[in-house]
Amino acid sequence: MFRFFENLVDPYVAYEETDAPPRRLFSFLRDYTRPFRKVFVLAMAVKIVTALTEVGLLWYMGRIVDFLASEDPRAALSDHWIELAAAAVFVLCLRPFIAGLDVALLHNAIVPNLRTLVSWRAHRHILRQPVGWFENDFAGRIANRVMQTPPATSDAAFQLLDAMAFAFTTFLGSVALLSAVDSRLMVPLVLWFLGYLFLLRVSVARVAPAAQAASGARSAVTGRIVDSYANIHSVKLFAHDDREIAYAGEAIENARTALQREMRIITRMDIILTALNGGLIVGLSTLSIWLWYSGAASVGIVAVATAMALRLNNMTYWIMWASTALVQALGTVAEGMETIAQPIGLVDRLGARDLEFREGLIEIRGLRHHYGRGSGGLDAIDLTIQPGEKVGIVGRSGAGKSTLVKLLLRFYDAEAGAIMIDGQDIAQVTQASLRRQIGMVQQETSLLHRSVRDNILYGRPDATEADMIDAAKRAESHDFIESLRDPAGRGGYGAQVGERGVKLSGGQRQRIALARVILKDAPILVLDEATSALDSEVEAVIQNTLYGVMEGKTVIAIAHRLSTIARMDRIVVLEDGRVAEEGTHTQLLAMNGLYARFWERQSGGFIGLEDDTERAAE
Ligand SMILES: Nc1ncnc2c1ncn2[C@@H]1O[C@H](COP(=O)(O)OP(=O)(O)OP(=O)(O)O)[C@@H](O)[C@H]1O
Repeated sequence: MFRFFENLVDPYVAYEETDAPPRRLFSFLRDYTRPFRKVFVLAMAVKIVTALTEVGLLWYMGRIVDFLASEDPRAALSDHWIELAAAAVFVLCLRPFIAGLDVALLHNAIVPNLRTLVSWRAHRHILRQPVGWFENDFAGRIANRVMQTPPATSDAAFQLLDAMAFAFTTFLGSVALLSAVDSRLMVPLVLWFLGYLFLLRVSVARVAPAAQAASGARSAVTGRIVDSYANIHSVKLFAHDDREIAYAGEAIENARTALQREMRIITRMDIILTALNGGLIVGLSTLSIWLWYSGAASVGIVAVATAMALRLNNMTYWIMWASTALVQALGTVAEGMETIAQPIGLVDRLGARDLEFREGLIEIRGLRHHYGRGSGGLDAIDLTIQPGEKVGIVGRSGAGKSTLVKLLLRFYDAEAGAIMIDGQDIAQVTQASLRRQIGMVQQETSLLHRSVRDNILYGRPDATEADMIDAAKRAESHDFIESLRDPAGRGGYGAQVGERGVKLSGGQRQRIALARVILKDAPILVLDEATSALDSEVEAVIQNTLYGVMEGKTVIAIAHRLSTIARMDRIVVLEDGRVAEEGTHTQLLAMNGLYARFWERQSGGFIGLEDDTERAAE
């Protein structure tokens, strides 16, 4: 039976992905809940029937009181035993059936599927954001918003369909019931309802921003805490546990203050509501007793009116709680939308075609990128890299080497200028096709918390086991992989590497990353300090492998250790985001410029700190 309800909506149903999701709360919700429309209508209809059933029971209670009071006991029972039995059957069988349908629609069809749909779509949307977008926020905060928006969306739908629909129908039913007896009974009910609506309106208007602020403060807490955990090595290295605690403590305190503000509004609301309900109980009971006293109403009516006042009284707390929960949920969704509903920062152009790789000619024209700051980054770079050419890039720290590579990969759109591959502007082709043609090994290699096999296969998921092992062997990693064993007893290629590869040495991580790129076998190769984590013995072996891997490819290799790029066809020296010198190793030495100075300072070492010190003194 549950399966039927659980399968009423498919949360993974195909949908049109948009680059710019609606930025207004209700349009956003309408968009996400579109597949649920029919189920929502059904749930609403069943809820109305449920509420009417409850009002009907109240009415029937009044009827019982009336015939018990007006007839002698024997006659009352013999006259009414059939309807009493029917009422009993209704309460025992039909009412549980309707209530069952009601909760099954809400709990089994809507809540789990709506949560799943929102998580699924939100995560898909976020993953399409460019690298720069992630660099501008805490990973923890992004994750928190992706995690708290789905339950908040389903809570909002639940409260709307559950409490709101029920309350509204009950109120209308009560008005209808009392007006049928005596229209004067409607007066306290309508007055109370108007007061209640006013209170709800005022409270909701106050709770909404408070709830959004509280939710934002919670996300900030997660952001800070996750940042500490993610950088636990630095925290411990500098023995800054206390600072980190204080840093998180500040956000935790902000969250407390925000929650206190929200809770004060709720407490105030509760107190006013109790007073308002008191007015309803006293008003309705007094009026019905007066009507009975003046002969206009029966004892049954007094019983119904009083029971109704008590029932509405109980219900209002629930409704107030539900409306607060609804508003809190909407506040959380609104806060989540600050992340989830952001337009995709870097999209494929309309009608973009796949990059057609021919020979690997890279032309960089007037390339400028300052990360939106007006300075730093790259400044007017012109560079042509011939097909199959191997180019080394050197320069001081901050000269713009990594920026150049990030722009080549289109992690950012350049602020000015263009990069062409085989005559095609990379801004005009699809990002996926561009990145398929580029293999990259980075200085800071982070591996996924999966098995070694999965990490290497990331380069080419459809590769065979033999190809994968071959790539590992070429990257000098087969032997150490064979000896790996994780805490769960999985060994070799099946061993889990730990989050970001922390259970491996830096050199081992770099070799696995290299194997991944060897397996990918893309025609353009980017090496960003690809061997920086290796000891000199392994590096010598890997360098030979790398020269083999570079065969027939266009290569851009960034290095601080000049010995690793001295054999390149050409070396480009970057300085302050511009090309300062270029030529072969020998030509550059003969020029006696920047490169020659770097080389002189390096006895097999790095571009030294002294350069920066010297420069600062200039
Ligand atoms: N995401 C970013 N947002 C803003 N500025 C950035 C960003 N990344 C780099 N920069 C700035 O751009 C300039 C060039 O940085 P880049 O990382 O390209 O230098 P680099 O030559 O690769 O340095 P290194 O050798 O230290 O890796 C620096 O001034 C840096 O502060």
